[in-house]
Amino acid sequence: MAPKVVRWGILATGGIAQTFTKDLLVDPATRGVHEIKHTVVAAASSSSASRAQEFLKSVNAPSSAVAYGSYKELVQNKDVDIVYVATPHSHHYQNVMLCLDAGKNVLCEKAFTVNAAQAKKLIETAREKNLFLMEAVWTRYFPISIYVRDAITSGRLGTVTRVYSDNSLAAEPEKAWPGGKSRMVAPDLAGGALLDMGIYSLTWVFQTLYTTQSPQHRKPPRVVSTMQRYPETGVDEMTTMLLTFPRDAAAGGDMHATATTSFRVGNDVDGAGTCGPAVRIQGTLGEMQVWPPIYRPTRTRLILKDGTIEDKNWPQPGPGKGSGWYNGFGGSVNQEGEGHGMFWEADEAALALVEGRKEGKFESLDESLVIMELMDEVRRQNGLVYPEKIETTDRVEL
Ligand SMILES: NC(=O)C1=CN([C@@H]2O[C@H](COP(=O)(O)OP(=O)(O)OC[C@H]3O[C@@H](n4cnc5c(N)ncnc54)[C@H](OP(=O)(O)O)[C@@H]3O)[C@@H](O)[C@H]2O)C=CC1
Ligand SMILES: O=C1OC[C@@H](O)[C@H](O)[C@H]1O
Repeated sequence: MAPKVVRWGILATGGIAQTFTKDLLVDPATRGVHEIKHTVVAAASSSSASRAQEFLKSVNAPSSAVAYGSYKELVQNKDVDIVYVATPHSHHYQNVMLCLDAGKNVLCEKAFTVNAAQAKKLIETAREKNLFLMEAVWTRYFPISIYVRDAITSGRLGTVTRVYSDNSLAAEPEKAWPGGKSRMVAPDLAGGALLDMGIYSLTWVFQTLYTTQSPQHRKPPRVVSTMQRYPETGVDEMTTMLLTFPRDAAAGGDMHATATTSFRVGNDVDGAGTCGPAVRIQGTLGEMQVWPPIYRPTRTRLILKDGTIEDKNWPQPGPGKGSGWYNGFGGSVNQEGEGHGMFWEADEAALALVEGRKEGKFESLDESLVIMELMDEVRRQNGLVYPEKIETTDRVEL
């Protein structure tokens, strides 16, 4: 059967929008996906149509793609099947609501929203309108994540009981984001380590200790946490969370996790993995290790008590020549011929549309909500509040 073509609209033209769209236009057949193809029919910039036009050119979009100077125009385009929302997290709630109101399916960048109340409202609205909605936690859709989850559900690790997970940058924030205006540290843009980087530490904890449980056995964790503030803007620059996932004694008892994140110190100081793994998943039969960066990991090691050591590398497939490794600092270049890896989540969203599913396969909307609730609680424990205009569930212009 001929692949079904899914038509994307791109909302915002910043760093990740560019990386995502380049990946989107890599032929899915190059990674063994034959049911769907992607095309870009429109892009919008909040600043000008010419910026959107430049964006479309820079990603090599089809010449028929339309450039808009406002997000409102984009969501009115009848040819758009699904919108990819790539604004800062402060804006996700308002932008996704705009799409849903216009009847559009949505793939929204992480962190899903600023708080759980916003996420809940988006989920309710998508369900009422029977639209597809997914948080774009791209890592969950990688083959490496599927392999790690399978090692758990198949019992290879025994009863999994503890996870350590860190996603940190080892940067100098004052030099990386001078003036405090960057979305990484600006309160108005929901800056801070927890929402930007900590979400990946939590992703590895959740996809190993929560997603792998059968839905009727999944229980939200308790959390105790501490935060250090970034002096210049007051958002968190380091957050440490201790989590307890309740589990019946007969199934192995409670599971524990440590999830950490920092802008200033990290688990990959040389960017070459010399510090060792940044995720360790421990079961009664052994340990699975994942090397940083854990948002785009390419290396695992399985160590079992029976003496097994299984090392694996997970390069992203191509061709992705020039697709542009973007790391949140303005970008650098990925391995020649590799894609970035954002196409896996795009494939999942497109497949869901074709199959009539309304959620992503590897992170339900309920799970996204549980994670938002957890991050709310961590912020509550540490008194981190963002400006009301980005915490509200009212419809406002930002
Ligand atoms: N999955 C991943 O690996 C990554 C995900 N992200 C996520 O993607 C989102 C965007 O991040 P990133 O692309 O790095 O951000 P950028 O700052 O590079 O781009 C954000 C874009 O959003 C639009 N925008 C609208 N309003 C504002 C505003 N008030 N201030 C700033 N930008 C605004 C702009 O596009 P325009 O002018 O066209 O409207 C801007 O270019 C974040 O939520 C982040 O967490 C980021 C990096 C990596
Ligand atoms: O999602 C992300 O992944 C890569 C990071 O460098 C970036 O800051 C973050 O937004």
